[in-house]
Amino acid sequence: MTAQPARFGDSILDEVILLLIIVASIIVFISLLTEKMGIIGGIISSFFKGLFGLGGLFLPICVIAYCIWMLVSEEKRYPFVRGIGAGLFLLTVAAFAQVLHPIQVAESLGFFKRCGVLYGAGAFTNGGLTGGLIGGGLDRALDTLGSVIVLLATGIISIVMATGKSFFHALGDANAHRKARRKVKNEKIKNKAERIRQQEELEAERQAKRAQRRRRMNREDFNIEVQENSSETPYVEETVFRKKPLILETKKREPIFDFVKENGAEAAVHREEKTEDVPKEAHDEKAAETPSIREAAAMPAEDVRKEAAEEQVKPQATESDAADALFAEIFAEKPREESISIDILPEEDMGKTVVPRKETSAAEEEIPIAMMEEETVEETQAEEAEESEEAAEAEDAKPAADIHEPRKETAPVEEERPYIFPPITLLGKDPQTGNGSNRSELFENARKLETTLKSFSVDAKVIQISRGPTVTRYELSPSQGVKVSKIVNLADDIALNLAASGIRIEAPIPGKAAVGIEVPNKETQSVYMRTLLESDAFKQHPSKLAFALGQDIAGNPVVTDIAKMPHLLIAGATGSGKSVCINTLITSILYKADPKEVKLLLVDPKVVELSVYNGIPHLLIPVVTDPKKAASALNWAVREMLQRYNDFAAHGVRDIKGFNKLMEEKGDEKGKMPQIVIIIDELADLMMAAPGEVEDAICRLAQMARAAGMHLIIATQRPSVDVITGVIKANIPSRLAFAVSSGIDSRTILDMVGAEKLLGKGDMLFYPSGQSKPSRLQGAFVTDQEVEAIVDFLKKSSKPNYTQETIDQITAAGKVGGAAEDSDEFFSQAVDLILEKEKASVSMLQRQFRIGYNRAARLMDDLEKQGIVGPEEGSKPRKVLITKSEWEEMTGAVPDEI
Ligand SMILES: Nc1ncnc2c1ncn2[C@@H]1O[C@H](COP(=O)(O)OP(=O)(O)OP(=O)(O)O)[C@@H](O)[C@H]1O
Repeated sequence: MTAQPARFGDSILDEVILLLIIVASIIVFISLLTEKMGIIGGIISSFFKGLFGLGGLFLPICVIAYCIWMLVSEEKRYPFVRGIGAGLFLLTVAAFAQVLHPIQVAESLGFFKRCGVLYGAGAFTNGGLTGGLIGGGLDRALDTLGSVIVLLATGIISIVMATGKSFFHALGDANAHRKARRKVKNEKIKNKAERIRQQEELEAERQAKRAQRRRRMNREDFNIEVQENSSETPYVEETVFRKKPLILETKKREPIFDFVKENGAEAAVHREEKTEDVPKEAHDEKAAETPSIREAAAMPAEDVRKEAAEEQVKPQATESDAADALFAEIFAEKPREESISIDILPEEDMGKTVVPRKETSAAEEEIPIAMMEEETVEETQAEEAEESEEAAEAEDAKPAADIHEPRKETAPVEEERPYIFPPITLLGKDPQTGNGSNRSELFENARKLETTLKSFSVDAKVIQISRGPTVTRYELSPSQGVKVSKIVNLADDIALNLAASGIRIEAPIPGKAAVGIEVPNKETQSVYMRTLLESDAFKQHPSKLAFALGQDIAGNPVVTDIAKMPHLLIAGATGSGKSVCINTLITSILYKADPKEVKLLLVDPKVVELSVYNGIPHLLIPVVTDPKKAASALNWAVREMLQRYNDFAAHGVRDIKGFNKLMEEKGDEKGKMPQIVIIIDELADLMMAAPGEVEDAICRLAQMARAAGMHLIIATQRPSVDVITGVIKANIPSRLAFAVSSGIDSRTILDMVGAEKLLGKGDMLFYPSGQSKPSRLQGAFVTDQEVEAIVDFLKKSSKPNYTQETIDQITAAGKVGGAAEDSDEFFSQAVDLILEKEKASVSMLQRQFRIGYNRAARLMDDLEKQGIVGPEEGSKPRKVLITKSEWEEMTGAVPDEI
C-alpha cells in the first residue's frame, strides 16, 4: 500500500492560508466595488482594474470559489488544471472587454508606453493591461468577429477546465432538466384540470340537489312549474288526461293534483261546515254568557258548531257580521279556554294563540307569537280530514275521484269564506321603554353644535330638536349671510365634535328655513308594526293599499298609499332591511284589505324570503320562486293589464275606480276588479335570468298599470345600472333607499347622495313621486315569527284563492314547448281519424291531411306523448291505446282555455 502524497489543502495550515486568501479576495472585491476601503482600497482597486479591467472584478470571485472548493472538496481532483482554467477565464473576460470596448492607444507609442496607457485607462468597461494586450492583439489579427469566436471558445474551455464539467453533458443536463420541469408543469396542469373537473362535478351535484329541493318546495307550495324540457308531458295534458291510467306517468304533476285535491276536500269540508251568517253580537253574547259551553265541552266539535248555527241564523246579517261570526266560530275558543279541555276540542289550541276581539290581559297578549308555531296546520288538516270523510274516502286509494271534478268546480268562488282580518295581538306590542331620550344630553349636543360651527365662523342657532327612533335631528337656523354649503362642508367636523359615527345634513329642510343635522342616537329603538297598525293614520287611511312604512324623524307614524306611488323601487345593501320592509308592506295589506279587494303576486327568486306567504288568501298564485317563471308571471301581469284596459273601454270607464264603482252600481259585487300588487324581492336575479323580457314587462307595467290598479314593488340589493336600468328607473317614480355602501349606489337609487350615510336596520330614505326631497324614516319591524303567526292564522281561517286560470296561463306562457294539442291544428282531427280507423301511421296522417312527413311525424309523437297511440313497431302501424268513448270522456274534462 503506497502512501498518498500530501495535497495542498489537507493540513490545517493550508486551510488557514486558504481562509486568508478568501479574506484578502473579499477585501479586493469590496475595494473594487466601493470607495469605502480607504487608501489601501483605492490602491487595490486601481491596481486590479489597471491590470485586468473587467476581469479584475472576476478575479476575487474566482479565487474565493477556488479556495472554497479546495476547502470542501474531498477529492480535490486536478487543482492545477482548475486554477489554470480560472486564470484563463479571467484573461478571456478581460480580452472580451477590450474587443467590445477597446482602449484607443496610438500605434506610434512604444510597447511600454502602450502598457502604461492601457494600465492607466483600466476600468470595468475595458480589459485593462492584460485585456488590452490580448484583446488588442486578437483584434488586429482576426478582427472583431474572429476575436469574439476565439474568445467564446476560450471562455467555454476555461469554464470546462475550472469546473471539471463537460460542456456537452451540461447542455444535455440542461435539456433533461427542462424536460423534467415541463413534465412537472404538465403534471401540475393535469392535477389542476382534475381538481376543476371534480369541483365541477361537485357543483353540478349540488345544483341538482338544489334544483330537486326547489322542485320539492314548489310541489309543496303548489307552485307552478315551467316546463324546461319540451319532451316532458305538459301540465295541461295531465289535467286533461289525468283520469286515464295510461297517463299516470304524469304523477310528477302532483302539485296541481294536490291543489285540486285540497280544494276539493276543502269544498267538502266547507259544504258541510257552512253555516248561515252569524251576527257578531249574538255570537259574542253567546261566547260570553252561555253556560252551555261547559256542556258543549263534552260534545264533539261539529255538534257544537251545528248548535250554534241553528240558534243564530239571521237573514239580515251583513257580511262583516258574518266574518266576525266566522272568526268567532273558528277562533273564539278563548273564552272557552278555562272550561274546555284540549282533549275534547282540539281546536282549543288555536284559541290560545289567536285572541278574539275581546280584551285580554297583557300577559295573554304576549303569548301568541311564541306559542303559535307547533300546534298548527297538521291539527287543522287532521280535523278537516276527519270532517270530510267522504271526500277522504275518494282520496284514499287514488286521487282519481277528485281529479275528475272539472276545474271550475274546484274554483274557490262558491266556497269562499268571508275574510277574517288577523287579530292585532299576533303582533308584538311595543314595551314602551321610552326612547332613551335624555334632555340634558340633547341640549348639550345642541350647544356643542353651535360652538363647533362658531369655531368655523358659522353663526347658527339650534331652533328645534326632534328625537326619532334611530336619529335625532337638530334644526339649525343660520344667521344672515351664512352660506348653507359652508355648513354642509363641515359635516365631518361636526361628527367629530359630537363623537357621532356619521351625520347627515339636510340643507335646507323642505318647507323650513332651517338646516337639519341628523345625528345617530346612541340607543336605537325598533318601530313596532303593531304601533303603526293601531295608529289612526293607518286605521283611518282610506286606501286599501295603505302601507305602514315606519316613523319619521319626529317619531310620527308614516303611512303611505301604494296606489299613489304607484310603483316603488326598494334598494339597499344586503342586511339593510329590504325584506323586513316588504314584510311590513304585505302585513299592512293583510290587515287592511280583503283578498277580494287586493291581490298579491309575489316573486321571490331568493326562495326563502316570501315563500312563507304561500297559502294566504290574497295570493293570486303561489309565490313564484323560479326566475324563469317570474318572467312569465310578469308577462301574465302585462296581459292582465291590457285585458283590464279592454274591460274599461267596453264599459266606458277610465280606470279601476270607475269600473268598480260601475259594478257596485250594477250590484255586481263579483264583477269588481281587485287591485294587484306585484312584489319582486330581488330584481337582480330576474335580470340575470331574462334581462330583456323582465325589463320589458316591468316597463310596460310601470307605464300603464296604475289605472288598471296594478302596482309594482321591486326590491334589489344591487343598485347598479345593469339591474336598475335607466328605463326601469325612469318608469318607477317612487324610491325607497336603505343603507348602501357608496354615494354612487345612492345616486343610482335616489339620483342624489345620502343613502350611504344611513345606519342600516330599517333606516331609510323615502322618496315618493312628487316629493322634492327624500325624507328619513325608521322602517317598521316585523319579525319572522310574527309573519308566520299571521300567515298561520290566515291559512286556518281562509283558504288560498289561487286562480287556476292564472296558474294555467302562467304555466302555459312559461312552457318551452307548449301544449301538444296547441302545437298542431290537426291534432284533434288526427285523434278522431286514428280512433275511427283504429290504427295509426305517419303516412296515413300525411295522406289524410296533406301534410309533409316531418309534420305528420311530429303529430304522431304528440299523439304518443298523450298516450293515444303506442310506440313505433317497425313497419307495423302503431297500436291505438284508447277507445272513442274514452277519448270523449277525456275531452269532457278539457278546460275552456285549451
Ligand atoms: N325596521 C327594522 N328595525 C329593526 N331592525 C331591522 C329593521 N329592518 C331590518 N332589521 C334588521 O336587519 C336584519 C336584516 O334585514 P333584512 O333581512 O330585511 O335585510 P335585507 O336588506 O333584506 O337583506 P338581504 O338582501 O340580505 O336579504 C334583520 O334581521 C333585522 O335584524
